[in-house]
Amino acid sequence: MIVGIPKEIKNNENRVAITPAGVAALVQNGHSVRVETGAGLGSGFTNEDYTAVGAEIVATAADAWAADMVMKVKEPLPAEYGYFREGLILFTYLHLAPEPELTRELLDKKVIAIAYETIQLDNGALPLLMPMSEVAGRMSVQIGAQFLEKQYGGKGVLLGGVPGVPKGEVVVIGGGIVGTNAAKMALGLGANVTIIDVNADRLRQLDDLFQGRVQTLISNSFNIASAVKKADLLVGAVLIPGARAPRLVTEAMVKEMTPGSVIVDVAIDQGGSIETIDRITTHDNPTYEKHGVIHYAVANMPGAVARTSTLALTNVTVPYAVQLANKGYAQAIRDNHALAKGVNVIDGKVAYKAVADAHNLPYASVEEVLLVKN
Ligand SMILES: NC(=O)C1=CN([C@@H]2O[C@H](COP(=O)(O)OP(=O)(O)OC[C@H]3O[C@@H](n4cnc5c(N)ncnc54)[C@H](O)[C@@H]3O)[C@@H](O)[C@H]2O)C=CC1
Ligand SMILES: CC(=O)C(=O)O
Repeated sequence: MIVGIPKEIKNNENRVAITPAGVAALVQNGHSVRVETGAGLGSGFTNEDYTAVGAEIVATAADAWAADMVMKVKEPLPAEYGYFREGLILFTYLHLAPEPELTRELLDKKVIAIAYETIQLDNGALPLLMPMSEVAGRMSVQIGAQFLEKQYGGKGVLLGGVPGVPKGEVVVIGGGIVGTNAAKMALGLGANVTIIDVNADRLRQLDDLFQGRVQTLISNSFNIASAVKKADLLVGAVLIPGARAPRLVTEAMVKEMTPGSVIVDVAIDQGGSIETIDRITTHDNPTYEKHGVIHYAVANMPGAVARTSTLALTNVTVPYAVQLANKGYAQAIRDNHALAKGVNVIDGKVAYKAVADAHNLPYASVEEVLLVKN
């Protein structure tokens, strides 16, 4: 199989979908890898690093997209839709629930679109989302701490406080991978930390993990309103896999926050969990202010720490890419239940229920689609 690796084109997206180690794994399995020139530079990999392990460097994005399978990091942008064609395997983050136009393009062109973020193990874990959630969770607190500084428009609060002065209040909504990593960083800085989750068992685990050093709260609008009101830094970290993020923090709640507080809505890639977040921001222009509160809504946070992120992401994506390349998508999906859950669009049908529901489109299970094809 020919595997294509285009250069990422999203604002400040410095990650790349494959490292030289990943190329070596595919080449050892008999596949060809075409890497767009310069695709790895943002993560510290030169063209020569790739050719040394058997990749072909191609001059244009079109050359990289003219492959049997394209591996990317971020969802395709409109400038890339023209490369879609029937039978192309697209393996990348997709986040289709808030993206009707992209969903329609993938359906119309009959792309086999496999989303990293919905590949799911039987225990519920999302192994291809997890490393980027670890990165973004950790970043959320360092970013929030920075924007709390006066020169960035913040209220001038040091999250750890100092002896004799109250600590900063960090409130995290969603106690999964992002939330846990945000809490670790916030505790490390010495802040007071509250984690809100809808899953009481998860709150028990967090209470054990942090040995009672975090305040856990069950998710309901009363608890969210009272926690948000006192937050210096609010981190949005909820997820219902594949679905649009639930809007848990209302505009009225944001109005109750003190001026100069900061919201980092990590869940923006699934549409955002805060009512006053009405746009996706970029690393170039990451914040805007509403009701005196700084809003940060960058959908590709890990792109800023690209070396770490590319290594962490490709550690987990490449083994699945090798399965897809070795067996072809149909057999790979039949053999691997977790991979099957990654299929969002196939043969012009939406094969992920939460995505179909988000767009009011009919749903067909991947098993049904593959059965018809046989
Ligand atoms: N902006 C960015 O650059 C990045 C964004 N993300 C996004 O961050 C979000 C969170 O990801 P993970 O932590 O990996 O997900 P996760 O599945 O590990 O955790 C989500 C948590 O949200 C909780 N939750 C669901 N509904 C809730 C509700 N109504 N109230 C309170 N909690 C609720 C779940 O019980 C779960 O514990 C996802 O949208 C993910 O795609 C991840 C990495 C980078
Ligand atoms: C998960 C995601 O959206 C990212 O890493 O950019």
